[in-house]
Amino acid sequence: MTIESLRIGTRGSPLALAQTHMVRALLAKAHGVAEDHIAIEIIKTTGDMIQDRPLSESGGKGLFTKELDVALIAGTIDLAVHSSKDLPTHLPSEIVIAGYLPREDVRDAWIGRNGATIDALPPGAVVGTASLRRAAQVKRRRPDLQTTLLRGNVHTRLAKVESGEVDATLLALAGLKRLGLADRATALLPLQDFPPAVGQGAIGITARAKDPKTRAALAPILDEATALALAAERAFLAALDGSCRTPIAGHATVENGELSFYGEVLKSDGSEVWTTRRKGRAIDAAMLGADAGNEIVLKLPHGLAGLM
Ligand SMILES: NCc1[nH]cc(CCC(=O)O)c1CC(=O)O
Repeated sequence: MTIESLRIGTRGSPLALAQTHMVRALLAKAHGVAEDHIAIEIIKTTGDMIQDRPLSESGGKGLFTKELDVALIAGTIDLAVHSSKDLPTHLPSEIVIAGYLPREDVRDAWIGRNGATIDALPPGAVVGTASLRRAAQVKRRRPDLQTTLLRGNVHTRLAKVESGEVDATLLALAGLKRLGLADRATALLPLQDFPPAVGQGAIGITARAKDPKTRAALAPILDEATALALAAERAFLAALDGSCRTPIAGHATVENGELSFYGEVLKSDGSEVWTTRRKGRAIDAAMLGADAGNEIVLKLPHGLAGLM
């Protein structure tokens, strides 16, 4: 295999394509080849086709990844680029997360109509989001606001704020930046009140487990600190059963071999929150995250089922 025979698989959304072009540019630079010598294969996923209901109600796991997994296993692509946030807790045994690009800013951006902040919105104002976590975090700060389902890609969601369909929305700053839309954020939400989804801001790359050549080709563009942070966050999510029907936030940072983790689970209406923190050696990332998740499971009055 030469680097020029690598085929990258991706979803076709503008964000997915922007992220895939970042990966391709980094690979081309690391290996000294022209970008257009690395092929990009666009693959439609089930998640791209469901637009009218929350994905949390659409049953299956890996709605944004299944078709890419199939193409990887079949060998029509060699790697796939994902928002880590959309990667399910469990992957098919033939596939691994080869690693992550260095992480972007993990914060949520607030997009308020005419610049209104969350504190300035009048009671009853409508915040649109498809994320149970964001809806619960908004309700926790402002129980008097309404939340409504808002799906579609980033451009669609921004347009719905502009047209007045909703008064505000929240989007990952990372996604806005990659689309050149960071100036559409009217505020950045503080991490203390709006800790991010597990994996937010990190671009993950999957590959076949038994494809050492592709994994070696990827090695120079991957970031170890991000991989350790994500190991903690994903272990936290797995301990909580990885449910996307539960509002969950988890965020780890790694500095000088030390990992700090914060996680929370909320009631959907924001009326209760269970939190946990860990600090420890980064090499123990997965254990720290799992331990934090198990602590929350034990704290929940009726277990995980009680939250749904
Ligand atoms: N579920 C959609 C999704 N998946 C990843 C991102 C943002 C990019 C990232 O977190 O790296 C988004 C959009 C959003 O939440 O605003």
